[in-house]
Amino acid sequence: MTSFVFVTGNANKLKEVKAILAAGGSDIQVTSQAIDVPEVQGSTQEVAIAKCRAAAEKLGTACVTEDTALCFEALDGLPGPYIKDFMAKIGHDGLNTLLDGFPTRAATALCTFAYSPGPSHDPILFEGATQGTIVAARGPTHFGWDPIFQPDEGGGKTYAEMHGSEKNLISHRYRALEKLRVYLSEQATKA
Ligand SMILES: O=c1nc[nH]c2c1ncn2[C@H]1C[C@H](O)[C@@H](COP(=O)(O)OP(=O)(O)OP(=O)(O)O)O1
Ligand SMILES: [Mg+2]
Repeated sequence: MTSFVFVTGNANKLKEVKAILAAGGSDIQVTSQAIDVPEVQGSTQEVAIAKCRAAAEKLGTACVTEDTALCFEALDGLPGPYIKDFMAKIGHDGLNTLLDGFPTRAATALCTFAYSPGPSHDPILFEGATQGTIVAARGPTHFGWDPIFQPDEGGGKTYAEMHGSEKNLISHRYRALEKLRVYLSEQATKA
């Protein structure tokens, strides 16, 4: 059996990670620790590596962190890893207004899991992406930008309008977590 410590302060992320693993019949056990680590600026990869490294140093053990970015095609990938601040300051309406006047409202939801084998090791990254469009908010508002992201594969629904099990089949998080799951199970068979 494989297990990992997921360092996150976000209860919705943890809930989805557990649901995705359970739906796939995985025996990976996830425990969580809400440790606050600095999130640097840079590419999504640089941000993910720095966060996981800092979490592993603080914890003193192997751990997993996750970063979610929302990348607008019209803005060359921004807000990207800074989406949390954008959401907090300008919200769903502001994110929509930001794109007014641009020829495309296409966006990519990008999830990056980082696995650190322990302090002083280099974290390994697992990325998953889902393409979609930024739309006026529709659906429940309990998880971040879910109401304004309409995935191309979602039958016209926003993430927020989908049942959790539906989102978890096509989401950026599902796709990245699947890669981490395969990696961890390969490591477990090697050991
Ligand atoms: O599937 C998602 N659907 C909608 N919104 C989402 C999703 N996943 C993350 N989000 C939001 C949370 C935060 O506003 C930002 C990512 O920032 P990010 O630093 O990765 O997350 P966080 O600080 O909440 O948790 P953590 O302690 O794991 O860093 O996008
Ligand atoms: Mg964060």
